[in-house]
Parts: sequence; C-alpha cells; structure tokens
Amino acid sequence: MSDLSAQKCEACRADAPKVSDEELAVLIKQIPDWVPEVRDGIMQLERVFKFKNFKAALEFTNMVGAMAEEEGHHPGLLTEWGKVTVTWWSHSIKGLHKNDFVCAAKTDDVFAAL
Ligand SMILES: C[C@H](O)[C@H](O)[C@H]1CNC2=NC(N)=NC(=O)C2=N1
Repeated sequence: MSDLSAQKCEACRADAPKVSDEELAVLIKQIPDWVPEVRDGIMQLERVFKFKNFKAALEFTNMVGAMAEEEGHHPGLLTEWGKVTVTWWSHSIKGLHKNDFVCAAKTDDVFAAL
C-alpha cells in the first residue's frame, strides 16, 4: 500500500478543482503504470491489466468494482478475454481530481494482491 492508496476519496463536488498541471506532474509519478489520456476533452487515467483468461479478468473487475463502491468513486471498466482496461476520471468536474489518483493506486493494490 502506498501513501496514495492509503488515502480515502473525498466527496467530489461539481465545484471541486481539477488537479493542476503541477499536481498532475507530481501525482502521475506515483502511479507510473497509468497513462493520462484526453477523451472528448476530458483528461482521464488509464491502465490495461493482463490476465490468463476471461474468468480471471472478470474476478479482477469485480474486486475493483467493490473498491469503487467502498470509495463512492467509480471507474470505466472494459473487461475482455485476458485483459481489463480501467479508466479513472471525475464525472462531476469532467476531469481529474485527486480521487482519481487515489483510486488508480488502490486499483494497483488490488492487482498486486491477486
Ligand atoms: C451521487 C454519487 O455519489 C456521485 O454521482 C459519484 C458517484 N461516483 C463517481 N465516480 C466518478 N468517477 N466521478 C464522479 O463524479 C462520481 N460521482
């Protein structure tokens, strides 16, 4: 568990600030396997996790879903045979909040614990 993944998500209000470029530069170093992507003008964090088959991919998907429910913050999840693409961003602010980095780090912990 890292400093980032040990944190809890905060309620993300519509007027919450997006992470600044400087904050992004610092935070992204703490989750080196994640890639910032811009889709429909919205900055997101994305990582592809590989598995031996669909069953393993689905089990991981459900574990990430349980973590998301506990945090009250939810990812995009694309579950395919042998891989899961996880995407984090904050719908309420149409961009990246600290919560997204916390949850990306927590997602890494779920994968590491398999
Ligand atoms: C009412 C509910 O708590 C909110 O809609 C939460 C749910 N999960 C969420 N997940 C993400 N990624 N962004 C949000 O803005 C968000 N808002």
